[in-house]
Amino acid sequence: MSQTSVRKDQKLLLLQTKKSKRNLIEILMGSIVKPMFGDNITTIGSNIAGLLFIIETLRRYFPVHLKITIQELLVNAIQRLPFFKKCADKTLAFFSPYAQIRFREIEEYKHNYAYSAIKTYLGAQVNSQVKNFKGSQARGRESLDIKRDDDKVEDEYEGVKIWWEVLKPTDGVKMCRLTFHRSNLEVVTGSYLRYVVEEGKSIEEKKKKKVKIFMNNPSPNWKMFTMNLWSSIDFEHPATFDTMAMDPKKKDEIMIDLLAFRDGEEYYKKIGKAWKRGYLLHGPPGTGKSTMIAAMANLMGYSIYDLELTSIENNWELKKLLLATSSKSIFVIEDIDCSLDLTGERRVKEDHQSNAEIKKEKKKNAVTLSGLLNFIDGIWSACGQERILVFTTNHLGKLDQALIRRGRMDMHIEFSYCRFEAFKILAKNYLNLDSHLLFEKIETLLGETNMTPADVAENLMVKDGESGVDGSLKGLIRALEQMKLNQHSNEQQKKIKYLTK
Ligand SMILES: Nc1ncnc2c1ncn2[C@@H]1O[C@H](COP(=O)(O)OP(=O)(O)OP(=O)(O)O)[C@@H](O)[C@H]1O
Ligand SMILES: [Mg+2]
Repeated sequence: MSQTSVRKDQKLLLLQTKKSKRNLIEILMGSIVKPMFGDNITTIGSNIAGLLFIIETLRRYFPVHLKITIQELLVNAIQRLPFFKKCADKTLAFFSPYAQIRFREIEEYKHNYAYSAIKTYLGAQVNSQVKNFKGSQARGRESLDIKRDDDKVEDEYEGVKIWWEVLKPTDGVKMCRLTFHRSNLEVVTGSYLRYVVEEGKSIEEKKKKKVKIFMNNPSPNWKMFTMNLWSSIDFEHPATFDTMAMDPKKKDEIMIDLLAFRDGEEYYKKIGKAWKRGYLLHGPPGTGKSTMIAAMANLMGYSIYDLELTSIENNWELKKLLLATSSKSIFVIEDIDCSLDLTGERRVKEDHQSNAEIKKEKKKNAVTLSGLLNFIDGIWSACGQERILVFTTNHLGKLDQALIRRGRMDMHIEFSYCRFEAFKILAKNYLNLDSHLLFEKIETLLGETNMTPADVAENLMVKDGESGVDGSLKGLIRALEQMKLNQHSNEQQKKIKYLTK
């Protein structure tokens, strides 16, 4: 058979199919629809015919999307004639460029876990545009849980707009619906929904999990099998990033860094790096380093492992302790410059020993810097789960370069004396003050002195003489003026000493 005759046959078949469809419509109109609906049927019939024409045309251009057959549509249309308007709505929805996905709380008689994660995610979508919130408090908790309370939430993901709607329950089953443009089907059903569910679950997890602080037990106690390597208590430090008195820009930078780390599993996998991050907090005593660790733990919902290096005998014990930590935790070594030195206890021991014995003992017992670094790099890189490492020091200059090199300590955060920006946060925390006539004077004095946030906070709490806000601020001014005087006389004395040398 030649190619032209095949094509002719195909055309003929197509014409016949069209003819038979048209015949079928005429038969249905004449035999079923007309007798049922009388004279007005001509108008309705022509409407249906018009509709079918559109469907047929679209079907030819979008054969995959419109799998439904003409016959099925016709039967559908006829069945729904009394509800023609409803049918028109459905038809419009059918041709709309938007698609929808429904999530019911109960699906096929089973609880749908994605539903609650989505609801949690939607409740957490809070920004400055949101007007409706709802508050609740769980038993035994002091803090109120404030959530967004909107039936409609607009979301954006990788430039794609998504509309969520919490629907009225049907048959007692709660549900929500998401609408998106069909062209974004892949993004929405792929990464976006996975992101929403995971994010919702992680918010739920964080709420469930109580943050704890672990402290290592002295190693001689490990032999008693009732005693674990770490002892823990609930961590209830009230510090948050809001209450941290420091430069707001620096604060934002740290927060963004932490949150990017928390959500960075894919990124760390992609670049082939262990999912861990090191922060070195340095600055004078009382500037907020320990408070920052508490704020970090509260922000991330991570437990703290506070390692006291001086109660560990050797590298082997250190390794055991590191292996016994869990993921999603902050591993802390405070005053790292002092901790890595030999402890006071060991020095006492050494006083009664010969030099050779001391050397031998040191070799056997000492927790070495290289040991610490190797374990942190090695063990934690092998675990594959997220961990944060925080070292603090008052003397950055004393630290070994190996300890603070980039890649090990990813972010160096300097804590300094209290300046005006930090003071404003303390004034808000302690006195609920946004501004005051005395602020200008305090700003000048803070620029001329080196008072730590801890001392400023203490002075704001002192209430001698005049009571209330004025009393606190005046007390601080007196303390700052005294400090300025002391600083000045110290400098004078130094000058005199230098000149008389
Ligand atoms: N930046 C700050 N923001 C808020 N409060 C602070 C800040 N710095 C200090 N404080 C207050 O002072 C107290 C002491 O601060 P913190 O223990 O955090 O200092 P630190 O830098 O860890 O000191 P050290 O080096 O002696 O360990 C805290 O309990 C806190 O109330
Ligand atoms: Mg501290």
